[in-house]
Amino acid sequence: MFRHPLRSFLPAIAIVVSIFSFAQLLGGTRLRGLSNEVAADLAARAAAAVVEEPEVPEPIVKPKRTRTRKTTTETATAAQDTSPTIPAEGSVPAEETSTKPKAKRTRKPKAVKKEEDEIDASQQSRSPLAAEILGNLARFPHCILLTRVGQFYESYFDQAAEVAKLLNIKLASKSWGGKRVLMCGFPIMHLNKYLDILVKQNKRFVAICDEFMRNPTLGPKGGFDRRVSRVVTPGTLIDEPFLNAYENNYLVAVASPKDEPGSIPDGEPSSKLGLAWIDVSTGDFFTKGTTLDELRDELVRIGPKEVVLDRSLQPLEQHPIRQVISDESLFVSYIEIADTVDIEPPSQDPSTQQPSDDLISKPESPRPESLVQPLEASEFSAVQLLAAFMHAHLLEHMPTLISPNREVDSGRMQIDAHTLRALEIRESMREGGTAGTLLSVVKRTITTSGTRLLTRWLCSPSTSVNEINTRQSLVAFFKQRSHLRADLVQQLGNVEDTTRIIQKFLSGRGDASDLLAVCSTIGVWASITSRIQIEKEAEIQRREVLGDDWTSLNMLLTGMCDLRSLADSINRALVQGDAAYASTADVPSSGIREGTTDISDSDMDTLLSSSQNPARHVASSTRQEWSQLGTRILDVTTAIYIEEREAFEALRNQVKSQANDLRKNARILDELDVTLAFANLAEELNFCRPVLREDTSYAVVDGRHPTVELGLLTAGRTFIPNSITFTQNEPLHIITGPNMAGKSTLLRQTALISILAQTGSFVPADSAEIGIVDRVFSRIGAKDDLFRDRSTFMVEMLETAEILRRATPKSLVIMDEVGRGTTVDDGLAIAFATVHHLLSVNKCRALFATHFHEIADLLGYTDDHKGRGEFSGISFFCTSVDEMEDGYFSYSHRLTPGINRDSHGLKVAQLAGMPTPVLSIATAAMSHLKAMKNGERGERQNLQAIGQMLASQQHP
Ligand SMILES: Nc1ncnc2c1ncn2[C@@H]1O[C@H](COP(=O)(O)OP(=O)(O)OP(=O)(O)O)[C@@H](O)[C@H]1O
Repeated sequence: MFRHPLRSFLPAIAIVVSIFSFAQLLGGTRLRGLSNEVAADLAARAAAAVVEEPEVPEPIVKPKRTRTRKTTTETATAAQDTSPTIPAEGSVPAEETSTKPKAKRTRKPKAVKKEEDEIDASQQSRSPLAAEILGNLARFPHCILLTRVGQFYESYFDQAAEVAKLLNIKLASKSWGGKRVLMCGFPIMHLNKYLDILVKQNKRFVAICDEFMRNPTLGPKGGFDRRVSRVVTPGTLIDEPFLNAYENNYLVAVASPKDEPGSIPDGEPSSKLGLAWIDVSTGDFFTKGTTLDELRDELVRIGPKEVVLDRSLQPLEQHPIRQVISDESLFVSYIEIADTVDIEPPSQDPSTQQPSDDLISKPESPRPESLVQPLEASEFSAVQLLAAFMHAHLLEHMPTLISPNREVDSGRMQIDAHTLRALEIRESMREGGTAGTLLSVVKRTITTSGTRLLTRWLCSPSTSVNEINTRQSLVAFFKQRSHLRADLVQQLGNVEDTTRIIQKFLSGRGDASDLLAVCSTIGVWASITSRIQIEKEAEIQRREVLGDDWTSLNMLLTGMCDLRSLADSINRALVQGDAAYASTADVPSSGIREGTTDISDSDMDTLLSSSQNPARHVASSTRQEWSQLGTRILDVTTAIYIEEREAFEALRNQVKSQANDLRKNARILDELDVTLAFANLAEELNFCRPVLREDTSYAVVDGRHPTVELGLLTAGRTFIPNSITFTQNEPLHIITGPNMAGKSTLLRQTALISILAQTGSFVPADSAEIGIVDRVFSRIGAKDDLFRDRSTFMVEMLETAEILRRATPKSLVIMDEVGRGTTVDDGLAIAFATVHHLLSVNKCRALFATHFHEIADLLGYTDDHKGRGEFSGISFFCTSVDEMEDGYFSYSHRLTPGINRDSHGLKVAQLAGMPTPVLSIATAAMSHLKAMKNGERGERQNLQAIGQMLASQQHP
């Protein structure tokens, strides 16, 4: 830490100050059991009291002003064992969770209480705390207000009842201005625990009113002020310990392109909308232009913790934007841009751009000017809305907004909302957790920020062959060099979450331990680059020439900035191992406390008891001298503190000024982490490198489903691989087969392989050649949505309609059992029409699994397992059941050309333990039904004729 020459005397100084200031102020109250933090706080307050100036806020409740500070101490001490009936300003509120023993209530004689009430009444008009609280409640009417009073955060008036209930803490009351006022509170060290409950769990806004030194140059002597420095909302968390570091915590604004603030976007599906989203804790900031039609997909992909809309939408519950947000159960907030002055959009200067999400192929990031496209009007509105919300809530912790990363549809594969869920890319459908998801299977990243990047890539794969190839080259490079891979993975374990730390500095929060983290990470970056350099030199020595496969890594690393001088500055100022000391910008009252935390309880006790020991009791004149000495020492302490603070501030500014370079290096390391992870994955699970093309081909030989395969492996079973080939002339496959024979698995694996390939990963197959997919759509399984008056069949139809409207010739569609939720005739008719539309209108690659084997006849099924005439682009494949003579059977899971007209549903019923009488009746019924169908000779031929006739007709 800052090694000011006098710092080593601080413990002694603090002790002396504590003893002689406190002993007098507390009237000999014993401090036994006082925590360091409390003791240190009291030291600062007591120190302030020694030189108390007239503007120090007056007490509200206590009748005798001279006892105010003493009351603080008494009640704070009492926090260990009692809860006062009438808490005073700076006193212990009635926090006590159920785990704590019930506090004794000490009733005051009625006469005393009456007197207090009267005094309260007389003091009400000049009660600074009451005025502050009432003022803040009026300024932040939508928030729960937590006001710091000494070592506690307190809530007052009616709000206290709600807070006490939500936090399960005791509700008390105090007398203020002759009235009983409700109050509750908790010790400051529990703030994060309770913010988690209020903000994350209950989605409440919390305005935090902290204490700050009135004049930092005077230190605590100058007294303290209170002000709301931040409103914590679900989308504006900065470095709260309850944040999941492996996930982004996004705040997203949705706006219409209208220039006028407050204009209501029209409800047309094609109406343009702008999105701007930021993770306040990491600074990851993006914009995108979209349409109302695609809003749901975008929001589900981004997964925001909070959505910001213009206030004009608040009363319009039925507005389509509101509907999407409510359907997806997203938390929404409103703001008026007009309310907020001076909202500067982020700079368009490329030098202030944050690194793009695809550094390998664009190593010169920040992106060159030519690539920086101006924001659309709708995006600009969204940025304004987002900035307005951030200003209004982050207040003093508002970070500098750098230019956002602008997303464009053409650069990313679009995965619609249903598909993201159905393919379980990020979240599992069953428990909503991550077990069994694609992310959980492929995740080999070491760092938290690398994992966040991996998640973004998986949810938004690239559509640029160049970008994908560069990522794959890097994976191939590391796959071939296992020693280098292992060394780098080990070093990544020492990398701190730099983007998050930088953001702390940019929002005025970084402390000394964060400086140390920055410093050590710069060191790790240096050792990673030097390890790579060693590898390079060894290779040149061995082969006399550097392999072409170094190109991608060289490209990535050219973007690394040399930040050793920053590390040196930090190193010079800090001494490792003393990171507990932390300074803050505007010095909340905790600033000085931490400088005095060296006082141990036992030190205190020893010195206090020695001062109370009659044998060593100092004479009162000596006491006077010591007291003066204490005051002088305090002056020195303050001077030290101020110097340290200035030194710290200088370092902090240095980090801020190099924030862009730090951020860029961190992002490069994230990409290194992800590509190393892909290399490990390919090695461990035997994945192959796919070839990506700019066409609509798809040829995967012996592909596997990554998560099902892993599940089977752990159960000692083997996954049966299958091959799928789409060509331009045969883009659609119909899959039939028994229940439980692997149809859905095949559909999913086909989509997952293309997603993995376009993410830059290798894929679970023997070989793969894949034409770039612009959008993946799926219609797999469906749950009903009775809450929104939608039956299972309705949900199925909504999803199918969406796909048929939006799939393009470059899309990949997987559809499982469309039409199963209604009668066979209705279902078959819908399935047939859907296939026809996919083939003739969407013209996309599609896998269509069904139990309606009659569809094959409608599509003109021929002996070479293809459709006829209009349907010649359709190929038929099936799975089957291998039946043994002894009545046993097994699923082959192997895909073969053809059609399987037997669903073997009764076998699954038997496996599921259906009662024997039910099974025998079902078997008898089945044979009757088959006999009836066989009687209708010519049915198949009739269906074929109908199918061709329908396809050749013009339909509106
Ligand atoms: N290729 C495969 N190799 C080995 N086991 C497989 C394979 N495909 C699927 N399975 C196993 O079979 C189970 C059922 O697969 P799936 O759900 O894909 O069948 P389905 O044909 O879609 O069934 P249904 O028609 O009843 O929906 C899977 O959970 C998995 O355990």
